[in-house]
Amino acid sequence: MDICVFGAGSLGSLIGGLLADTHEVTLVGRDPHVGVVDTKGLCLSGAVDRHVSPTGRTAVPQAADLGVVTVKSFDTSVAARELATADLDAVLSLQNGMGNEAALATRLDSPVLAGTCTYGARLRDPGHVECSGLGEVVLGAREGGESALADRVGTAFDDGGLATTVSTEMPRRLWEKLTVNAGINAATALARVPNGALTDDPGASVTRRAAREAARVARTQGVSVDADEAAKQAVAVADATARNRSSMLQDIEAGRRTEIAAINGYVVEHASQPVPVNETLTALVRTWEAEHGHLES
Ligand SMILES: NC(=O)C1=CN([C@@H]2O[C@H](COP(=O)(O)OP(=O)(O)OC[C@H]3O[C@@H](n4cnc5c(N)ncnc54)[C@H](OP(=O)(O)O)[C@@H]3O)[C@@H](O)[C@H]2O)C=CC1
Ligand SMILES: CC(C)(CO)C(=O)C(=O)O
Repeated sequence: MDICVFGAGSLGSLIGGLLADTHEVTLVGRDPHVGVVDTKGLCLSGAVDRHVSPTGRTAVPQAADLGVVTVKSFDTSVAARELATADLDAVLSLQNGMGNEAALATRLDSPVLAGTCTYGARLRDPGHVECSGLGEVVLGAREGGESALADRVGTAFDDGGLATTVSTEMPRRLWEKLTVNAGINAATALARVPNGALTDDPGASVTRRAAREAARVARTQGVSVDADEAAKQAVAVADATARNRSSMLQDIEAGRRTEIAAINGYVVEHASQPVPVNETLTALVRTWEAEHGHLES
């Protein structure tokens, strides 16, 4: 399969690198990273030890069988505009946050698959990405149901050695991931703590309440997510990733714009009843962003 990974930073470079021994992979990202990849190859380290040779470019190729989108959620619309110039048989988002697939589908003619990813990745140097944890990819039709296309992409990912599950219930899967991120990311970012700090009160109380609120909003959107189960799952993931610094904590520590709008902000935007914990977390992260020049958020 000819695969174009669009947004080859941390996660995109890891996923593209893992697939590069089995498929024709092009990483579209920024120099110097993609330039080094193109000339010297890509080194995978951490939980995976491998050197692979995908193509590296700064612009989308003319055509590919599959476009995999791994830009941050706030770059999805721009990514869609660039991907629209390519002839793609299918597009798959592996991004966190909600709304990415819809943003892609409204701008692209290609069918858009939804996906979640729990592999951990960190770009260490140009040409070098660290796998900070093995996980799995779950993918499927973005509105749920059976999909021959999803089956084909799932088989290609399986063949490439990625732990992959094809799901007929992607709306629920995406919301379940959102309830976890709503419970963990902003709280760890604001408190400057690793995920494990949220396994006991007082932190766990914030995590549970934010996840419950997100689950209730999911139900108003017609997606059946149990609030109590979501609360338990968010704390369980915080425990399972106790040593992780969440992606939002990493963004804040690096002074980067965060994905708050697609996580807690999305919960607030789609709530028909007050969601005070998500409102507070969103406002505080946005306060930090405003102080650090990310006013566009
Ligand atoms: N890292 C991880 O372990 C995981 C990440 N995720 C999710 O995956 C997504 C990506 O995360 P992550 O890989 O960490 O983020 P990164 O910022 O490391 O990677 C995104 C890359 O895309 C580049 N990019 C953005 N727009 C363009 C463009 N138009 N053309 C070329 N390159 C572009 C960015 O460059 P620039 O910054 O210069 O714009 C950046 O290098 C997020 O939604 C994240 O939440 C999910 C699971 C795990
Ligand atoms: C699950 C969690 C919170 C793991 O750190 C994550 O997805 C993230 O950091 O964005």
